[in-house]
Amino acid sequence: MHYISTRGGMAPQRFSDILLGGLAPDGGLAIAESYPRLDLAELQALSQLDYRDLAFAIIGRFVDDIPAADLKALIDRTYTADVYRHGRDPARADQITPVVKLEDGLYIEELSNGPTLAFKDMAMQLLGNLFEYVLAQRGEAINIVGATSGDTGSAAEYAMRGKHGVNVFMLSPHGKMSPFQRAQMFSLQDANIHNIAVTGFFDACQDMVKAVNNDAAFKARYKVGAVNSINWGRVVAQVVYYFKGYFAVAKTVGEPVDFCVPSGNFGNVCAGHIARQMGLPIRRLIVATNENDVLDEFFKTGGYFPRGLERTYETSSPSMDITKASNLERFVFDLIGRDGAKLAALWREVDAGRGFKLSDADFARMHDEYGFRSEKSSHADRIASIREVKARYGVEIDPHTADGYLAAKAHRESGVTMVILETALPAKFEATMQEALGSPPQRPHDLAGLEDLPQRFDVLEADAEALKRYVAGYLDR
Ligand SMILES: Cc1ncc(COP(=O)(O)O)c(C=O)c1O
Ligand SMILES: N[C@@H](CCOP(=O)(O)O)C(=O)O
Repeated sequence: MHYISTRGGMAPQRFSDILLGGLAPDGGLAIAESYPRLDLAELQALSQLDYRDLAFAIIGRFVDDIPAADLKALIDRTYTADVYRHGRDPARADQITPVVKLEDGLYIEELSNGPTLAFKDMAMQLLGNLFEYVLAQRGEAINIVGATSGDTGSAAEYAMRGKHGVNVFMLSPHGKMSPFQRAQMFSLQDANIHNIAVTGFFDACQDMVKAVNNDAAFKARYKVGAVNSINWGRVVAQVVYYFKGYFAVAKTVGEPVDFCVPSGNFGNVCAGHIARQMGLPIRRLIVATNENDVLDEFFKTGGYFPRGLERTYETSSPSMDITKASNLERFVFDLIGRDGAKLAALWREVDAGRGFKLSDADFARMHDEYGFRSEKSSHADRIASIREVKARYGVEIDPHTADGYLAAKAHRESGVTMVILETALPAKFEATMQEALGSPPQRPHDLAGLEDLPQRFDVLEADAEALKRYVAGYLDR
């Protein structure tokens, strides 16, 4: 399996190279040269596997430069009941992503049972182990420069803390994460973890990360790598749980199932798109947004117009406060026939602060051929959804999953099973849960008093040159 760039300017590379490489040298995103296709008999065989074997069967199709036995060992070490132990039913922890039935035909797939209580742990724990393995094989080190709106940061830091040959420089929007998210990251005292609070939103942080990656000399000198869903390794690990969720709810392998995905940077639902391209019988992929509804606008009008600072809002599903969705680039690459030059032209418009509108034919194909739909939520919707799910089903969901619930309700069709992906646990968003339900959410015992721990972080302006000075200043010491 080889990987190319969405913008057409990268010689084909192997998995381990793009794992360490982050952004492609032409500013695009690495993507598989083609998607492996599974037939019904293969799907039926996969439906019998546990999470670890399924992950090996799926990820193994994308990774052919790590010996199979080593890849299997890394996957087996990652997906254990001990790592993913924070779910509603501890007896089902070994399922890794258990599903909860709300009612006939409506399910939640738990993806947030890992160490930092968000779906990011699903891929990030594996990424940490893959980095360690590949770096040791090559005798190299890596300096990760990442951006977070609240969950990628902690997931990456928990996965990389103390890892030999790895430094993490993580940018987050100053003052905009929940107190729990902030404490999860800023309380880490490991020498290889560096938290940088940026004055701005997540989009500014991600732009800084991309600017650093686009400086080839800096990137080479300081061995810069990525943990955001820029990194293909993140996305491919997320493909697995679509298969697992599908097999858990489908009465027969082959029947169509819809997935509803709380979305921001488009990494999660991009993984669903890839699972669908591989032949998993997903009928619709429903993209749920909050008030930062640039993706909802895209799927309803075909116009992709990322917003500036003045039209980005601080919401009660803060991890989705994103208006420039990095991974949309991978989907649009597929949609427009994998034409790198055409994609590069579209993204020149995006990078210039303008945007683009799809042709009528591509807009129609996005719905008819690729099955995308979308919906957006407000704060009031979110609160109402949290209350409704608790009252009707006795289940507590976090504000992001609540955005998914509203979108799922809007697009549900009788006779088709719907799976809502749970992207975080309520414990991370205490104030909103308190407002909705009148009591604070439960939190795991090992995270009691998290906000009282001493915190360590630096503040930077949203300026890529300042970030380069910061990183170089530390690494050149
Ligand atoms: C809790 C939560 N929900 C949803 C999202 C959106 O996921 P994606 O960026 O993959 O679209 C994020 C962050 O990205 C998140 O942290
Ligand atoms: N919501 C994310 C934003 C970054 O997304 P990623 O999947 O590209 O890492 C976060 O919590 O940081």
